[in-house]
Amino acid sequence: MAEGSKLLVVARDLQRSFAFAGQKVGALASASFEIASTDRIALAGPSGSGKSTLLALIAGLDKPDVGTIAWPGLPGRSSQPVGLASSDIALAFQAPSLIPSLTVIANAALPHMLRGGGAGEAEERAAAALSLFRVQDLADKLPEEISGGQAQRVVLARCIVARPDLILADEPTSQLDHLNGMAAIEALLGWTADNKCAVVIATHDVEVARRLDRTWTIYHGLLDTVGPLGHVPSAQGGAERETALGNGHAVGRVA
Ligand SMILES: Nc1ncnc2c1ncn2[C@@H]1O[C@H](COP(=O)(O)OP(=O)(O)OP(=O)(O)O)[C@@H](O)[C@H]1O
Repeated sequence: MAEGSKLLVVARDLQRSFAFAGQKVGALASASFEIASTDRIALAGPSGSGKSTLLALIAGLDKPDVGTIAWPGLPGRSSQPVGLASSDIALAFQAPSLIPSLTVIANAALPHMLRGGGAGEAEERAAAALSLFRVQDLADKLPEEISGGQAQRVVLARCIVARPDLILADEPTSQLDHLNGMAAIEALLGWTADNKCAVVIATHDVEVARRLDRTWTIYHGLLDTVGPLGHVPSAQGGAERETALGNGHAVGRVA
């Protein structure tokens, strides 16, 4: 762990499966890891490999069937029951999550209001966050009036408004073109560095992964937190194999 950083999350031997159509679907077979306050982690793996499942467990929105997870550096999370979000973890999930009846700025302001902040300050913070992600001109629009990529940037703005200690983002720029996607990632990373906030980004994008400090790979529910980018453990426990970041594109090792 880097000097001056604190341990936010500790997980050991997490397993999670779901019942679907009378069958047991294994989503996460084995995951042990720690997240420190200075960490900037890419979570890479093919579609269906368990990335979203893992992020939901880290957020405390879901509970493992086996294994333990604790949030020693996140008192807000530790005091919340499983299934409820806490304001020290911010989430940008894949599915649309803006509240349809609220304007963009009201959506972005919400985390600060829920934390007990005043409306004026919440709006100020939201306006600054929307500017950071270059969507300030959309402030008075409703979610149905903006594009998917614009909505993703609003969600990232909403993530930073309550000044969390950890941001979990599930393919947060998947609906943006490459240039705008990278600009959003740069804005996010600049903010997390300035505000001592850890970040885990699930991504299929090699360029996004390269901008982070390390890459976790997940394949068939097996998490590898130490292998270099592009290597994932075999689901059968055999030799490691080269893989893509999830879309079938061969990738090089991150320097
Ligand atoms: N609620 C659920 N009920 C049944 N099966 C589920 C559920 N959630 C996830 N799964 C299954 O668990 C496995 C892992 O899913 P998960 O969404 O974590 O993968 P992912 O790596 O995030 O995929 P993607 O990159 O496509 O978003 C998949 O086989 C999926 O179908």
